[in-house]
Amino acid sequence: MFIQQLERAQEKHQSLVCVGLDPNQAKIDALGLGLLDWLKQIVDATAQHVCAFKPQIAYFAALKAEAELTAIIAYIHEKHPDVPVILDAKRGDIGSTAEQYAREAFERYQADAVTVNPYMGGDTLKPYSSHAGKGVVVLCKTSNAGSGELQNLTLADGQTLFQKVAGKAANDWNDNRNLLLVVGATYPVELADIRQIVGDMPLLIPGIGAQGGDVEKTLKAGLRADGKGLIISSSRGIIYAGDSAENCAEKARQACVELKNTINQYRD
Ligand SMILES: O=c1ccn([C@@H]2O[C@H](COP(=O)(O)O)[C@@H](O)[C@H]2O)c(=O)[nH]1
Repeated sequence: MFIQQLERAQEKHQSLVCVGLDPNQAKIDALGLGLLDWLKQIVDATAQHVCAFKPQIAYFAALKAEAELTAIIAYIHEKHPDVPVILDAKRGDIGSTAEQYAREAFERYQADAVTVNPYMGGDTLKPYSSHAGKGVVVLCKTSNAGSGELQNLTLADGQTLFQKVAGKAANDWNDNRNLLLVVGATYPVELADIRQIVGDMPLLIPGIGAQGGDVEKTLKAGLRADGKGLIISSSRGIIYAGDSAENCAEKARQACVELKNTINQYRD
């Protein structure tokens, strides 16, 4: 089960950090490294300090690097089997097509969890959540500046759209107890609200690092009483901390450890 695997990794590595794998060809070329070599170096340098890895599929697809995506997920499973992989794909479509997206994530890429868009309704989430051992991470309140344009709209019953998504995820869509939510670190007030609505449900939190989310506010708003319940993701702030083939892995490790330690200050 993804959520148990995640919490075991959080316990073992004493970390809520998730490293996002968002390969940018120009930056990797500047290091003089091949894509898969660079990915392996970043993974090996940070694996002991994370609770998950999160490759973003668009970065790989844009580079026609699906083979490297397959290879790095297989590599993580082989070399770091205690660290689950969340495929950030943000898929959403009618059920019959969603079944194919679920097969893509869980069978083709062997991801442990996938991000999905709930905009088309609960029936479109079932093809993912019916894979009972896998995690389904539903967009709720995203980190981008324009997220409020739709997600903060007030509905006829007085709830905002993101509150409605949180309530449905907690109460209506979670038959297999394998749903999680995405909530941006850039919105700590909304994060506290969502935590009240969903109880103990784990939350994936992008927006720390390059997007400027505040660690202390995030932890105060979203941490569970047991010191878990959050997966705090950073991509650019960690994977591009270095600037040469020689230092990129060590600098990524240092940035990852620094984030882990900063987070852990607020978990005691
Ligand atoms: O609301 C969201 C949902 C997903 N993301 C993804 O997370 C990373 C963020 O990268 P950083 O370099 O740490 O800013 C990226 O893959 C996004 O697609 C998000 O940012 N916000």
